[in-house]
Amino acid sequence: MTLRLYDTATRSVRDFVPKTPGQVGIYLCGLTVQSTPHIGHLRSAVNYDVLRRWLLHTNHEVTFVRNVTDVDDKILDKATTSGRPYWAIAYANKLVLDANYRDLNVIPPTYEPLATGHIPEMHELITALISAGHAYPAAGGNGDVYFDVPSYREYGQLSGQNPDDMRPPTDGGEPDKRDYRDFALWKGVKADEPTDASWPSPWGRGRPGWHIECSAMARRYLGDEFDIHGGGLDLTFPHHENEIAQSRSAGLPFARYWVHHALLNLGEAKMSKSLGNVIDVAAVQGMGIRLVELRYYLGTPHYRSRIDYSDDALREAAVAYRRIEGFVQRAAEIVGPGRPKDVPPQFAAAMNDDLNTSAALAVVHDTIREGNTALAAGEEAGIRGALTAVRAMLGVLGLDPLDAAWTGGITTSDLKPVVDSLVKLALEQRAQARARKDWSAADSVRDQLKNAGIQVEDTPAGPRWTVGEH
Ligand SMILES: Nc1ncnc2c1ncn2[C@@H]1O[C@H](COP(=O)(O)OP(=O)(O)OP(=O)(O)O)[C@@H](O)[C@H]1O
Ligand SMILES: [Zn+2]
Repeated sequence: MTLRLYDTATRSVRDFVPKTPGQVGIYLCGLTVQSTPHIGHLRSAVNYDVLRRWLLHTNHEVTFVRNVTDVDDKILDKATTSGRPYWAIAYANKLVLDANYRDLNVIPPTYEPLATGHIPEMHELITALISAGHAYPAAGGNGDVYFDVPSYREYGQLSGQNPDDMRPPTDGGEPDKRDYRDFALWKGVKADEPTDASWPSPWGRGRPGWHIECSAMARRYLGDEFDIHGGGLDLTFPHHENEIAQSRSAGLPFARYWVHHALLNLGEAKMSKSLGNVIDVAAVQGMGIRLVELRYYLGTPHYRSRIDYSDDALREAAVAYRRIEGFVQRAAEIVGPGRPKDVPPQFAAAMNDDLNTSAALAVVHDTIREGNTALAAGEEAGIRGALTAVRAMLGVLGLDPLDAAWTGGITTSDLKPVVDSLVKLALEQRAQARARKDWSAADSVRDQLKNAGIQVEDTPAGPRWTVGEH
């Protein structure tokens, strides 16, 4: 059974066949760190993390590259208005981004290139494009270099646009361009821009255009041809169209599959720093939602379905996750955490079907139903089977409640014997207090346990404790 993925370039679901069997190279457009991330950006990270985890689960070696754009117009505007260096702004935002990725259990990329660390690779590509007649330095001598769009006949194919239908800008456009569709590969430094944000080049001091960064960094880490290029649907045009035009015109085959995830909207529009309609991780935590629950909310709808953000839907997702978590914890208390390995075939079929996470989640729920029946009947083999299958499936989704990422490295089963003996001690004191008819001391022990979040239930086999309200 092979993975099938929707490829934007062919507008069809295709069998995914990696260039080298068993090895997959992926490039994902990362953030421009002009400000701290919002949960739309994190959807991108989580969707791609699920693809990566599924490839890993199905025994592929994955080289995963996600860049950071650490210099651009918006970062420079912030530098100018705040009086801080552009790199201080970029780095501070990147630190928050790193923490968010970690908090959402996103596996770190194999490589995470910064645009400013790859200027020579960009120069090499631009030089090749100029020699091949696909790019030209601006006639005005301002240091800009443009890609010559009409020179690339396939322009528009990825996004399904006819270049002839692209209208010229009404404000007259930029006079140095030969064609209004041309875009900048290199931007000559301007008088009012911070001087530390420009690099020497054969065309004068300047900085890279956004599109050339990704073509150069993908090539540096994944080679001239690689398997999957991704990003949000919003990047299809112009960013990815331009990346293809640059790389193909330089004679590189470039990406074999284009996988785009849908956006997370707030109100009528894409959640966006520029529009200001943003919610970040701190705001979500302020609502009493845990990060694992946020990941469930972002990662379980199909990656090609738009998410229309609402507080209620986020809260519902949290409740749904708590139910799943409750089963895992109850089952693990009885049979131990087990060793999650194989996923049920129906789950695999759903994931292979263009990562159909909602169908995959239905298999998680079915398995929990069976597990609950086994719990009610006290059938340990049934409990164990359901638990390991559920944990394996949740692991693929990055949502296993017993994963050290969510337990802070300490699992319930690690703590159980410790808490067991402490609770036992407290219950002995309660029994002794009762024996000497000291009711207030007995009640006090019970209340203190309750305040510590420990619920005690008297069962024929003796008292059983559970932590929390789940
Ligand atoms: N609301 C969103 N929902 C899903 N993905 C998003 C959203 N906003 C940005 N992304 C994705 O995050 C990645 C990094 O985006 P980038 O830094 O270019 O953001 P952006 O589009 O400039 O965001 P903003 O408009 O908030 O400034 C891209 O793959 C982009 O498609
Ligand atoms: Zn990119």
